[in-house]
Amino acid sequence: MEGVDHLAHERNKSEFDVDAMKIVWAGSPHAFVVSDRISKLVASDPGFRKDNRSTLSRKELFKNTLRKAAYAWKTIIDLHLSEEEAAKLRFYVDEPAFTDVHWGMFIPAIKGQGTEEQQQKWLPLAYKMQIIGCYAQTELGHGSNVQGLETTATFDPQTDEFIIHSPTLTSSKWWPGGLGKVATHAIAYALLIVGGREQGVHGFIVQLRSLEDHSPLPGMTVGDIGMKFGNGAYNAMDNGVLRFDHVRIPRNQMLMRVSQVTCEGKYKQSDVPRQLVYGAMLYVRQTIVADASCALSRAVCIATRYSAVRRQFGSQNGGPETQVIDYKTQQSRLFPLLASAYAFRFVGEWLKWLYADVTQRLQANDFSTLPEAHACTAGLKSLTTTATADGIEECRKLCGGHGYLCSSGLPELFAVYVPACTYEGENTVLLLQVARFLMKTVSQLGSSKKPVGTIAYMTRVEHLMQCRCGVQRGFAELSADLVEAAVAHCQLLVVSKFIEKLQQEIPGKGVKQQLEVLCNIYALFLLHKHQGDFLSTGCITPKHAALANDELRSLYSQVRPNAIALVDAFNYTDHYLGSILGCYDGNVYPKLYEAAWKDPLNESVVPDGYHQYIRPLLKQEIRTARL
Ligand SMILES: CCCCCCCC/C=C\CCCCCCCCCCCCC/C=C/C(=O)SCCNC(=O)CCNC(=O)[C@H](O)C(C)(C)COP(=O)(O)OP(=O)(O)OC[C@H]1O[C@@H](n2cnc3c(N)ncnc32)[C@H](O)[C@@H]1OP(=O)(O)O
Ligand SMILES: Cc1cc2nc3c(=O)[nH]c(=O)nc-3n(C[C@H](O)[C@H](O)[C@H](O)COP(=O)(O)OP(=O)(O)OC[C@H]3O[C@@H](n4cnc5c(N)ncnc54)[C@H](O)[C@@H]3O)c2cc1C
Repeated sequence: MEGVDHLAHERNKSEFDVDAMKIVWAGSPHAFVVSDRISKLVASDPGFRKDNRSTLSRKELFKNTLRKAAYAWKTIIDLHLSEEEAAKLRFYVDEPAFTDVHWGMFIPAIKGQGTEEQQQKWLPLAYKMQIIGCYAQTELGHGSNVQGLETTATFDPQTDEFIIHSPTLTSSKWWPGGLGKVATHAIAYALLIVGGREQGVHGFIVQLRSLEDHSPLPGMTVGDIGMKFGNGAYNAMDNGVLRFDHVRIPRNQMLMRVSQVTCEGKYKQSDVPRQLVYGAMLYVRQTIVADASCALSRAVCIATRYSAVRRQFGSQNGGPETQVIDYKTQQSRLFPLLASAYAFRFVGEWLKWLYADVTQRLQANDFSTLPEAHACTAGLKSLTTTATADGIEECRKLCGGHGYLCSSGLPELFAVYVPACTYEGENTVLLLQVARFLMKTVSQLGSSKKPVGTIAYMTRVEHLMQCRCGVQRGFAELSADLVEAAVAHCQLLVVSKFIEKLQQEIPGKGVKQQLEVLCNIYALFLLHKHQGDFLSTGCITPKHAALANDELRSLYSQVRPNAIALVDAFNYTDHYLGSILGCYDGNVYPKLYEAAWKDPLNESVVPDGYHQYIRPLLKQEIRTARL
């Protein structure tokens, strides 16, 4: 039945303009055109094939990723792709690689923490990929506690150099992506020591490998840290270990926008806040929030299409069985995830705006919104990655047994995605940062400093005014509860940004109505999930809770006929989805059957090892067998 659209009847049911929704999802007509063109370019190019990934050994996978990265770079140059197009190319190639950390962390760190002079020297090299950088912050002994890093950078005024050294095993850099086998340079974070005094952790540009033959420079011990969770595509990334043995670098390779060391050995701090040392993390956390909607929507697209194809039970008079998407239980698990994907999309868009705004202000030496930007990026990174990782796993379960097959695309998606809950700030640690920000705000309520922006609502909450004194006391003791408060604050942000989105003009037949339904599902699902908290604090009555639940059921029924169209609006190619269960035409069973025969185990009918291990068992010859 090649060429037949098995989901056509579902698509015909939809009540809104899918093409208009595609533009809302992409962010603008221009963004849609770019995204659509690049996704097709990648899907049609055999150089970007990824369906054989799960059968490759680590070494083959890694080498293949090197090839893809070089091929992608050649494509970018040959086709004169813009920065926006190149980023889309990376997105649709869909393979973690050293290039992510080079573009996503190394370059932003130099831009945010380097002086003009340093930027002029290093950025052109990095932009042309004449040097490849990584971000070497985390150590074997410390990741979350950045101030606890043990690597030292001691200034030697005699030679005008820093001596970078790893004094202990636990000071070994451990985890940086790209470090293991590829990076030629690193932004290495180390405890600065000037004139015998410790001055806190700072970033340094350190060359790691020869630009001629790639061998590690003297004093560097460097390698890969080994296989990671799930045996999947994240093993294409060479997360690395690095030890420094009194490595000398010139003084001008300390990133000196925030603070400087003079040739006389004087430590000076600029007017800019020290927290700018954490600037690269602010940037990446914001991109991670934007990416969460992509990963979640991908899983939801697979689970929704498959739920419309899959039938179990309910045949009447020999007719077809019920599509599993029609079961209310399936809907109550799937549709809140669909709503979350849209909600995260819009809060991600808003966060991008917030980040651009704070960056502009920082450049003009206005640091007033930095704490809020930190709280928003940290909190939303934590909330969206936790929900997305859980959501991908839920989608796998929603696909029953077939969801466990690699060809469903869901196991690999989960394995690649789940470290987002840990990297760029462990999610609980980040929520504690939000809690700290909230408590600081509460303690200032009633003073002349009025909360503005995302915390302006606090003045309207009577209860907070009453508990403002003493909130800084007992923080550690109450931290588990404070983390819940931080989550609630972030959920409020997501809901309010969804509502703000709906206040804008949204063209296209029925598009706004669909988004309203999804927004209501998102908000009411949260209320339903946390109704205990709402009831115990008297924010709602049991009657409200029951009404909310009734309303949710009605909203699920409204989504049902539009479900396939709502996931079509993501505009994902079959190449990008990488899932037989989620394929556009819904022709799942023949494709699953065909794919099974391509597994290396099926290359021979009688398996390797039969004569050695199976036959001796069957023939009762196990005692004499050579095992
Ligand atoms: C094969 C295909 C190839 C295709 C190629 C094509 C070419 C490519 C072309 C284009 C491609 C583009 C691609 C881009 C991709 C981009 C994606 C990027 C992916 C990245 C992958 C991720 C890899 C992972 C990296 C990492 O994990 S790096 C390490 C991250 N580490 C952490 O996050 C550590 C967490 N810990 C902390 O952040 C802090 O230590 C802390 C928990 C905040 C505690 O800090 P500390 O100072 O000890 O304590 P406090 O006293 O609590 O804070 C002091 C003060 O500072 C404020 N603060 C803290 N953090 C910040 C901050 N970030 N910003 C601002 N302010 C901050 C805090 O609030 C306190 O303030 P107050 O004193 O005022 O309260
Ligand atoms: C795939 C991947 C890629 C990475 N890439 C890079 C990279 O490119 N560069 C780089 O520098 N690093 C990288 N990292 C490291 C990453 O940033 C750290 O692992 C992360 O910041 C968490 O730190 P940790 O491992 O020290 O966790 P820990 O802090 O040891 O966390 C362990 C547990 O302790 C809890 N905990 C810690 N502190 C507190 C606290 N104060 N209060 C309450 N609970 C606490 C946490 O919640 C967690 O449950 C990467 C990590 C991964 C997994």
